[in-house]
Amino acid sequence: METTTCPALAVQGLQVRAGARTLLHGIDASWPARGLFALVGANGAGKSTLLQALIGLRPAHAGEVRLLGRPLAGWKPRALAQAIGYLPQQTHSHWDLTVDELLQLALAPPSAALIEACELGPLRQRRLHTLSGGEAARAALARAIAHRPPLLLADEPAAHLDLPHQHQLMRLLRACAADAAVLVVLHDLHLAARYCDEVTLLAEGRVMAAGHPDEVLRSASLSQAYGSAVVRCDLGRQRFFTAED
Ligand SMILES: Nc1ncnc2c1ncn2[C@@H]1O[C@H](COP(=O)(O)OP(=O)(O)OP(=O)(O)O)[C@@H](O)[C@H]1O
Repeated sequence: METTTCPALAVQGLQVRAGARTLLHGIDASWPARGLFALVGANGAGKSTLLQALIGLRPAHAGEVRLLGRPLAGWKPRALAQAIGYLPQQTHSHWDLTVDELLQLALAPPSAALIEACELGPLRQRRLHTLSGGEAARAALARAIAHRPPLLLADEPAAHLDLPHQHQLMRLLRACAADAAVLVVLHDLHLAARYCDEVTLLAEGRVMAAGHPDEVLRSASLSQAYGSAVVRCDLGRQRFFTAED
């Protein structure tokens, strides 16, 4: 496989439209085969659209997407499903399955270690509609990564999690990133700075900055991207962010 020499995920000149509106304006970006990579930016910047376009859930109107060195159009659906783990922003199930039944839909049986890492043991017989948002998010994550895909794309996986579970999630994603490219949409810039190898900052459907978190997550570029003053506070090795009044 070309995974060691090519980027695992790459887009060139990627343009996505919805009707007359252009959502992504010719994005050039790539991510290597291993590592944890954040996609950040204001609401509506195009983060979900980019994730969806990367795996073919949104058609590209121009440009190219390559996964593991191969153009997206050249992938057979089964091989694509095996290569990708995708955790969408909304993980509602149409059927009121139990957690165990949901996990049976995974492409491989989740390991005992994964069940434990996601704290799903006591929840296995529970129906999805009875779970809290955070519990449901952990079940959805276990399903998405059970087959250990080389590419994992997760859209705001920390959104429903309490503080300790957010950090537990990021450690789990870091563990996945030891042998996969993990691209994750985050609104919490502290999590991006603390756990991610690289950050891509999107603004109005364009890449405003990409690279090491310390370089990308600067007050000036964040304020420009979010359209309001963002202040970064460095406390030792940790970076915290807040919005100015
Ligand atoms: N089908 C559509 N028709 C028209 N506009 C759309 C469509 N889908 C998305 N958009 C618009 O495209 C822009 C980017 O949406 P996207 O969901 O990618 O943003 P996002 O960065 O993920 O935002 P958020 O942080 O709020 O989840 C938004 O302004 C959204 O309203």
